[in-house]
Amino acid sequence: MPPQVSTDETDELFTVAADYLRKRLTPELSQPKVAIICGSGLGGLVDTIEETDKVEFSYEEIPGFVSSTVPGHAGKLAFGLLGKNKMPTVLMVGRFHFYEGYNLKQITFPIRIFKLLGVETLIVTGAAGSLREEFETGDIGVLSDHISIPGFCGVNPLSGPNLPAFGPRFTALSDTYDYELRVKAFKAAQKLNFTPGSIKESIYCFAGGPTYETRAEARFLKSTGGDVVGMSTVPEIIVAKHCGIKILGLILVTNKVVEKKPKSADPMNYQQMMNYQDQEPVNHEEVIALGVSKAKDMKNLVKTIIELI
Ligand SMILES: O=P(O)(O)O[C@H]1O[C@H](CO)[C@@H](O)[C@H]1O
Ligand code: HPA
Repeated sequence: MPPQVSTDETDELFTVAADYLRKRLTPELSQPKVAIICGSGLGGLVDTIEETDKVEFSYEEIPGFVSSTVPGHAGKLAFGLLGKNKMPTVLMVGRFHFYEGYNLKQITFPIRIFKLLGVETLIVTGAAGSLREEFETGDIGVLSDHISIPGFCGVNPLSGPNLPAFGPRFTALSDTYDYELRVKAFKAAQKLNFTPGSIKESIYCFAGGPTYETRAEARFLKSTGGDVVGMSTVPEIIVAKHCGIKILGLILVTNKVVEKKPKSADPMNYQQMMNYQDQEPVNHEEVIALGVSKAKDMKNLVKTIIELI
């Protein structure tokens, strides 16, 4: 497992990175109020900001940022004004994942930069597999809670020395997902005439990846009370909560998690027992394709929510 404790040098880098960006932006763009993280296949969210006032930085050029290595994650930070209310916004077009070999400090580094720049609200988007019959592919989940499987084993972005300048040693997560923002998400969906039931409150299970779940793991996750499962989102959310940023999580259900049980309990009925194999395995290309096909809905939703803020 990669080390999770950063060096002092990395901690100083928060200020260096924030200054680097501030110096290259107009005063209006250098104080974003909203940050958006674009999940797999959802990079098109960057089109919600006007081309005319967009300023972009590749992750490679920003001090302290690591690189995006996953297909469907472009690897750039975009600043601009979003929606009718011209909200100063920063978008992470592509996120970092634990399974890329990065430690949780590296993955969550941008969140504290956003805090230093003045961000008050974080909208995290992502792709996830559905653990429930009633969550269809293409549905959108508004996160109401999460279960961090790595967290149970001590894998937490707040492990190691606390940074009191950002928040306390011990952080309560019981009210992580802002109620008012969740209400705004549903109001926005109603305004956009989304099919009733296609947007639902959801509990996100964070699994480390990069392997998708075995059938037994899927059944276990379902039994924990989770609705959807993905390999990201939670580390960024924990760090945002630690430093007092309001959080909205929006998840696109890109696939159903494979978990079918045998159709017959009769051990002599081989044909029915073999039905255990009747679902196709999930793959990342399918995840991205679904994201791209629903990009317009996600874009409209995020834009309308921001207009309600
Ligand atoms: O959470 P995002 O990055 O949106 O993507 C999800 O899709 C990828 C797997 O297909 C994993 O990265 C998983 O977390
Ligand atoms: N499992 C885990 N992460 C995912 C999935 C899945 O089925 N789909 C998209 N991200």
